[in-house]
Amino acid sequence: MITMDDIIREGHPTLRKRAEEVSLPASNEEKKILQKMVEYLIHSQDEETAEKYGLRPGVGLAAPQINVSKRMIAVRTHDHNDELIELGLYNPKIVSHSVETTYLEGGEGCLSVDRMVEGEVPRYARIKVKATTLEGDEITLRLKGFAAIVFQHEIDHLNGIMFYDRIEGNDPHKQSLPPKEVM
Ligand SMILES: O=CN(O)C[C@@H](CC1CCCC1)C(=O)N1NCCC[C@H]1C(=O)Nc1ccccn1
Ligand code: NI
Repeated sequence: MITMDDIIREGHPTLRKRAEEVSLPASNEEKKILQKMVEYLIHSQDEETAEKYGLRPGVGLAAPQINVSKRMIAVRTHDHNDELIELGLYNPKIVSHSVETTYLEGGEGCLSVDRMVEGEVPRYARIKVKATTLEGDEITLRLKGFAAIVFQHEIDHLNGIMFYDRIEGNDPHKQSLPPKEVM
């Protein structure tokens, strides 16, 4: 089973790589890994099991977080109709999204980040995601609310993006340059 020992933390280079597409049908090895990722979420959301194995509860997990640089994510949360979403997905892709943005009250955390990082993380309010399920079916998901935020957090991991990169004022593209000589 996956435990916290298998989850790499910020500073590990794999978290900053673009993960590779999974060529489908997935290999048995890839299926096994994705199944274990879903199981991590189930175990981590069961109080007794989480306590027993010291698991931090998670509603999502991306393969790079267990040092597997492949485009695979697991999600276990509820949608806006309170229906359970429990999925292992290959090659998830946001195919369209709202202009409107939203954010998680109180900010976001990450199993790969052992510290609190304050600040709102802007996310699209609604997204349409296409992916292939663990079972091999191509699906299209229309998500909003918390589920939409979870999927965006996970898909960011596949592109080497950490949630705090998106907090205002943390623009990763603006390298701090030495002050210009005053003319
Ligand atoms: O990439 C995947 N990860 O890093 C696991 C993260 C993914 C979520 C962070 C924000 C959106 C997706 C995760 O699940 N957590 N982050 C660390 C704290 C525990 C947990 C969490 O936020 N739980 C939660 C939050 C709100 C309501 C219910 N539960
Ligand atoms: Ni994360």
